[in-house]
Amino acid sequence: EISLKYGAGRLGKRQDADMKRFRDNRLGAFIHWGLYAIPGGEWNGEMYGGAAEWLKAWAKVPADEWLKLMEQWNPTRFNPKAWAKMAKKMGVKYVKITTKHHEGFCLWPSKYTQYTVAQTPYKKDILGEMVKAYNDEGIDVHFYFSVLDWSHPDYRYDIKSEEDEIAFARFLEFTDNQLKELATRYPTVKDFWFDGTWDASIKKNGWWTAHVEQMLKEMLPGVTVNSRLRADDYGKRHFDSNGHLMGDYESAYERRLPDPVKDLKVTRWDWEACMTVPENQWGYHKDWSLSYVKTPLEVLERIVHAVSMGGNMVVNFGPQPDGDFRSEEKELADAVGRWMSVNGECIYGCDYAGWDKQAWGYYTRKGKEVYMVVFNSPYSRHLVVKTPKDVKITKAVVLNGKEVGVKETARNEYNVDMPAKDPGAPFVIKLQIEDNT
Ligand SMILES: C#C[C@@H]1N[C@@H](C)[C@@H](O)[C@H]1O
Repeated sequence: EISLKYGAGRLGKRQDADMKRFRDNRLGAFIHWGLYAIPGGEWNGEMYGGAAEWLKAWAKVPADEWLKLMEQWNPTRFNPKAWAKMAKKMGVKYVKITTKHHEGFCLWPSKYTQYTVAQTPYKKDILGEMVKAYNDEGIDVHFYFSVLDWSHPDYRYDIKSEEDEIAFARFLEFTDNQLKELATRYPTVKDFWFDGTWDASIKKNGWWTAHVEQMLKEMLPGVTVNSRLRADDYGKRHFDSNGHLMGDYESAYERRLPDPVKDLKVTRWDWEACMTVPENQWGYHKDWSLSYVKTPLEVLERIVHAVSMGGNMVVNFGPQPDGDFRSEEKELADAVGRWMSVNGECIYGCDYAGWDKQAWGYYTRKGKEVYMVVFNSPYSRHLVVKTPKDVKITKAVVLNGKEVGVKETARNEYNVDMPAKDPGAPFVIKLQIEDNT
């Protein structure tokens, strides 16, 4: 291994109570809310199909013109308590909120920039209202923070001159100040999810990314930080030059998931995926007909897929400029919540089972209990299960249902019966096992 000053701060999974809580939570929601919600993908009468929170870039809008949107920021229908109840009903255990996206507009009244809610008709600390409402419902709050800041004159995409060096040093100090402000004003925050860290300017300042991780962990003991913040001495991101994960969990699975057979390496570390409901819309977009919109079942399968491989899943919501949610997102939260209310025990506190994936769906595991989450019912009416050596199945019961038959068909191979009446939706069978490994 090569010696690194700014590589991984720790080897192996964190096992402290705060990380266990992060891991056991498993299901989160993303809230992407900012000035970009106002135009909703349309600029000067032209509709752009790209991600709505990147409209400034697609329509080539200068920062000062874009930030004039602040004059329209007044979400009159924003009801933080209703937002928190919607999240609770969906069964999410945490919510990741965009404190500041690439546009540079802050949902909190930062004293380090003029581009904040305090300078809008809304005036109030909208981030603080959300943190309180979610925490009051027992939901953890995580902060999304974009290092990339299109509003700041000292941001640099690369460092090519002494002038760049001096300006970017000012920018990093500005960013430190905003992060300290967030950690001080909202001490119940449990995680910082950094984004906008792909530019050469950041990769050339791996020391700063290590400093940010250390600074936040000193200010908020137990707080978690995603791998996407981190660059090492040589600009390597997420995993350092010795292949060790930096930060507390891998955060590279954005709108994609590891393959359940070929990518089992991810089960060796903590990771969290995040996903959009349309193909690629995080912020509010007026027209969801421009791309495929996942059904609640397709969202649910991605949640189970992540947990079956030892990961968390964060489902994205892009609130409207008026502070309400579009109907598709309300229906999604309802549908996932209904399923989680019956089957949540196969998600919360569960992990990779270590059993061979089968066509009918996914395994999750909690200690001695193994769950079969069935998405595809076989014509044979039997669910094939192959157990590891020295593991036997002793019983199988449908969650919120009846026991089903289990027949050993060969060494470590079983046919588990389908429920007598087809549930007509993904269902869960809880296995009792004898594990003599
Ligand atoms: C690219 C990019 C960003 N990363 C996602 C989490 C969204 O914030 C998107 O704008």
